[in-house]
Amino acid sequence: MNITMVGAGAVGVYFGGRLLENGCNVTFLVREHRKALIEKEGLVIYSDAGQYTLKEYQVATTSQEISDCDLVIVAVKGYHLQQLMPVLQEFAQRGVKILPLLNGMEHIYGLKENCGEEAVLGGVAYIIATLDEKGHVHHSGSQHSLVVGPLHPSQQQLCQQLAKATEGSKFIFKYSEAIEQALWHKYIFITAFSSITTACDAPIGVLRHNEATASLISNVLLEMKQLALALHAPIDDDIVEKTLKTIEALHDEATSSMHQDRRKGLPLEVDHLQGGALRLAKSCNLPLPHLATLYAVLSMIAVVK
Ligand SMILES: NC(=O)C1=CN([C@@H]2O[C@H](COP(=O)(O)OP(=O)(O)OC[C@H]3O[C@@H](n4cnc5c(N)ncnc54)[C@H](OP(=O)(O)O)[C@@H]3O)[C@@H](O)[C@H]2O)C=CC1
Ligand SMILES: CC(C)(CO)C(=O)C(=O)O
Repeated sequence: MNITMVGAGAVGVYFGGRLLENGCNVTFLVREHRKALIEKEGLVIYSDAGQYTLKEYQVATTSQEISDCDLVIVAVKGYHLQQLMPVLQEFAQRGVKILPLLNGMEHIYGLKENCGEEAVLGGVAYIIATLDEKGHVHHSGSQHSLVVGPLHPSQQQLCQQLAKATEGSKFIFKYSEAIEQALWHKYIFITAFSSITTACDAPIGVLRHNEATASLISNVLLEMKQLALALHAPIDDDIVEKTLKTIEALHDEATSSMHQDRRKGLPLEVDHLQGGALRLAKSCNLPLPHLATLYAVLSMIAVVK
């Protein structure tokens, strides 16, 4: 299978690397400075699931360099997606389907609007990974799965082709007929988890044991559930309770990648995740007061360094 991975960051190199290791042809579509670093340092995955030095991959800086492509996987941060829209539209016009692995939901509607209803598949990445200064990926913990499924009936065959191409791979691939639900469930979790850890600059342990912050987590989860219901998303009735159990099971020092980005002084996906939820809520006249307050704090953290 010929796969174009847009973005050679933590998620892109990890899953692109594992697909390559399993026999797929992978082309990384990157910007010039990333191409230069790849040429200097190569691409390596450090992981308890197996270290791997990527071999025989292609690197492109324009879509015109890529002729054979069965699937485009998008692994950039939310704040970089808009500038990639013309490139993704061009792939979609060639009949290539797009699989975004970004956290969030608003971009799914945006991609469908720009690339076509039939062009956009659903995918959720469950992993904790980060890049080092050489552009090599470090995978922490044991979780490394990708759940993919059709958001339109015409995509079933391609999803099954991808499932076949991942058979025997080191990471866990799951084909899901309920991918919209998986996307929403992750979005509900990540919005609450990233908001509270980043705004308070604290890992989850202290936050869930403090009455005020624990109540804030529950309130954001409840608001995200209301948003999903207002948009007729197919979520579980007990999603808030289930997500609280997930949060309860995390170790005390666990934190979100947004909080890690705050600690490193990197840009934050606040407008994409929290801002996206508030815009979707506005479109259905739904107030989300706890999330709106956290968004105000986070958007200041994102700009005041
Ligand atoms: N890391 C994780 O553990 C997880 C992340 N996610 C989600 O996955 C998404 C990606 O995250 P992550 O991999 O961590 O992010 P990274 O910042 O590690 O990687 C994003 C990459 O996108 C590249 N990029 C940006 N713009 C372009 C462009 N125009 N063309 C080509 N490449 C581009 C950047 O390259 P450069 O700026 O160098 O050009 C960067 O290497 C996010 O939405 C995140 O929330 C989901 C689950 C877990
Ligand atoms: C919680 C985690 C690492 C789960 O995959 C995540 O997606 C994030 O923090 O952005």
